[in-house]
Amino acid sequence: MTGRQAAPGLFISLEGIDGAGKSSHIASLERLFAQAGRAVVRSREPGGTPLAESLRALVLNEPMDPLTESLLVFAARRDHVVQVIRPALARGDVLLCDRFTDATFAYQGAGRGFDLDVLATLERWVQQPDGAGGAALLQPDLTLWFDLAPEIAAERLAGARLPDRFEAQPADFFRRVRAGYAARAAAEPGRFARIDAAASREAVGAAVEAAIRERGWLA
Ligand SMILES: Nc1ncnc2c1ncn2[C@@H]1O[C@H](COP(=O)(O)OP(=O)(O)OP(=O)(O)O)[C@@H](O)[C@H]1O
Ligand SMILES: Cc1cn([C@H]2C[C@H](O)[C@@H](COP(=O)(O)O)O2)c(=O)[nH]c1=O
Repeated sequence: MTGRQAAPGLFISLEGIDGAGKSSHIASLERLFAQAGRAVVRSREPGGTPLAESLRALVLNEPMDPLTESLLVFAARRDHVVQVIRPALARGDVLLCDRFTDATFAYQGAGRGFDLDVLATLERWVQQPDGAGGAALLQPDLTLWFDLAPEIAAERLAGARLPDRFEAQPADFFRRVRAGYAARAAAEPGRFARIDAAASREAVGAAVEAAIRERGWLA
């Protein structure tokens, strides 16, 4: 055999409450990987396919109960996993995703108070290749958690755009969402890197880069 073996696909999700600063760093992450010679796919949830983007518009704007909301985000995710995420990882690409299933546990679970066991069942259905049957659950290789106090996030978002159904929630909702992320990070410390999102843009960017470099993914 000759030549280098192709790098395996890498799945990195960015998480945090609304306004924590995720989107501000996704482009520089893409540049870092591109400079290291990796093909990069950038995506987001809910969304990432035409069908999932249609569901996103409903979830962000139409009134609905927490079960409907959970079913719609997981329906969007299933299409995204099948059409975009698994093919990208199979090609060996780096998939950068603005939110994934931790957001469902944080927003629908901790924020709305929806049943975590039902979410875990939906997670198995959606993230196993053939639905709820045996094979490994698709999860990010790394989750960058942009951790920020809701009060600071609200200041950053103030006047920036018309708030959607989530952004319009009170500070208490975001306190619960933040606690939901903290619980997910505590349960899987190897997958999560907590980024202090209250720091300057430069310091946050450096922390994000360090989290990638220390895993040896830019070598
Ligand atoms: N470290 C920082 N210091 C100060 N302001 C910041 C910082 N990072 C981002 N911002 C500003 O905060 C606002 C929210 O940032 P951004 O859109 O990246 O957050 P987000 O996590 O993607 O939010 P959402 O999930 O609601 O889309 C933007 O106006 C951005 O310019
Ligand atoms: C994946 C996912 C997202 N949400 C919420 C979180 C945000 O308020 C919006 C997405 O907006 P963004 O500007 O792209 O961050 O959707 C959710 O409630 N549940 C989920 O699973």
